[in-house]
Amino acid sequence: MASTPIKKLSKGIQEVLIFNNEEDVSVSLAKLTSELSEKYTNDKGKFTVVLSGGTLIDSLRKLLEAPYKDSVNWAKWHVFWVDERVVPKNHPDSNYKLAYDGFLSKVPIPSGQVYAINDSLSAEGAADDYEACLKHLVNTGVLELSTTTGFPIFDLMLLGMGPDGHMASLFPGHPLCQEKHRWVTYITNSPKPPPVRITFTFPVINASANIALVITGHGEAGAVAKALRPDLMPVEMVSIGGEFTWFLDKDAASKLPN
Ligand SMILES: O=C1O[C@H](COP(=O)(O)O)[C@@H](O)[C@H](O)[C@H]1O
Repeated sequence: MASTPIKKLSKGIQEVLIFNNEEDVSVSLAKLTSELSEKYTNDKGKFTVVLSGGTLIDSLRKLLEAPYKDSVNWAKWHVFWVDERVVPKNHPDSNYKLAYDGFLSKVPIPSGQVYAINDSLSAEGAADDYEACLKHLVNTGVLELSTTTGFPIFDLMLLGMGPDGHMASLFPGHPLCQEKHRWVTYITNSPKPPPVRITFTFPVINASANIALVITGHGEAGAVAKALRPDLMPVEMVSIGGEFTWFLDKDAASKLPN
């Protein structure tokens, strides 16, 4: 049974659907995912899906129930991770383990179409290896490149957001948020444990054909309000060709993050 949002907002080209509870989010997410699966499978013979870790995996549970469990063409799915902790695949912190235990082990996606990181490598090595894997999949026709940006296009990214506003392993204010060239990069000082991770970069996230950002619970409410605040303050609307410099004293700057 489909669930109806209690409210719809828009922020630029983004649509924001607000549901009564997490159960309704999960129902609606399953419907959207199965519809996109059918569309891409019919159009292109495959469906490339990117998972995150965290609470997202539990929110996918309705896909494991009727009618989706038997109607989705799981054999056409190719599964990737937007970020991964550089730990063994059987470690409790592994995003692969989370997804395998909670979702992937319960649906018949061919194991050769589930692209986990090489957990025997360093963070840098695992990021290089995962990027090479994606480039190989471009060569074999599983992934396509954007003709405008040259980055790979995934059909659907299923993403979450942490209470601090991080998505994938891209943390607010971290230099990795500015990466413009790499497809996959790594972090060894993640503010959220575990510290060593790999992550897709923003150009790859931005090249995605569809993104479902799934956020549930009170913990993320502050970050959601900040991300979706309706109006820019006038000072944020200034856009000049030359330099625009803010002069603040320490008191005025006291609520900025370090
Ligand atoms: O560390 C991570 O956190 C984010 C958010 O997780 P959530 O439990 O607050 O939903 C997750 O999207 C990311 O994949 C993961 O590595």
